[in-house]
Amino acid sequence: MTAVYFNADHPDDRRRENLYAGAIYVDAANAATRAFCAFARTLSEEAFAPHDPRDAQHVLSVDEYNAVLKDLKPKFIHHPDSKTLIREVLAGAGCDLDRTYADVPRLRTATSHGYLTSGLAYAFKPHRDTWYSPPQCQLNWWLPVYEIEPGNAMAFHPHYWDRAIRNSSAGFNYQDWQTGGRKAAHDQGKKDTRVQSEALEELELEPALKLVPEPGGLIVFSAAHLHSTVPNETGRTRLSIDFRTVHRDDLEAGRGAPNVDSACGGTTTMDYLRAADFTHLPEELIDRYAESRPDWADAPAAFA
Ligand SMILES: O=C(O)CCC(=O)C(=O)O
Ligand SMILES: [Fe+2]
Repeated sequence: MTAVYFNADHPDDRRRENLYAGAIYVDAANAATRAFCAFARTLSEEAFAPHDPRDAQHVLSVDEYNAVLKDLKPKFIHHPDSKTLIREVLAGAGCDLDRTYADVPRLRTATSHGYLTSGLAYAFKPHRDTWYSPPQCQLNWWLPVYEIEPGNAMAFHPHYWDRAIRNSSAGFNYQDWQTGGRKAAHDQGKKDTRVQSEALEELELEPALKLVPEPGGLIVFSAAHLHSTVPNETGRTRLSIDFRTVHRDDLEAGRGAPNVDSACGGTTTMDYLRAADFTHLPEELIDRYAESRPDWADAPAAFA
């Protein structure tokens, strides 16, 4: 059973506890999330000008479109305002800024009718983010930049919350992935042979839960939830922001969602920055997750 809480005024401790049990939180837009969307709109509209970012796919060639994304995406991710906008969103959601750490935000462009389904506009197949080396307490925050509809939203497949899926996460290591990626980029023309985490069995994707918040409305969910990009046939590109958080108390205590099937190596813990001052987690804590993988120690051998 998956509980979906709307505009719940829960203290963060209670919210995280519910999220680790599979609940999903949906919040109305507020001043902070609207500011974040306005920022994403400004950058996107500048980048695609004179076209509307939602319709540019109908006028630009795939190469032209990719050239725009190649600049726009890193600009959004690494813009100094992005970090402070995340801080405001977390403050607005009642998070303790001294104990909450966030990674950099992504700007997703889910194009329509398979215009772009790989590379910079990857349509995410059903996955758990926990197949990609985060701690089990990672939470995902997701907000649409413009209006969306079920046909260009994100889908949850909550019946897999406590159901193991045969997957290739045992071959995935975040550190190797990063090193391998840099190497592939360096050795131009060389094929990228990195192992991607994915399901190795056919999945039952229905019933799927498609949440449709207003622009700037927030969806918060555990990284352990199976979710996917809805194949977009609406005729318009969906733009959305997502970022991830961890709470230091939960990292220290080893709390988080149950691990039903992830067996990946490495850790993403060095990527999160404290919302209050953008400092990293203590090295000792990062090492603990890099070396001992406490959350994954009992990952089912069947998935190795
Ligand atoms: O935006 C999407 O369709 C997928 C996003 C996603 O996988 C995530 O935020 O973890
Ligand atoms: Fe994801």
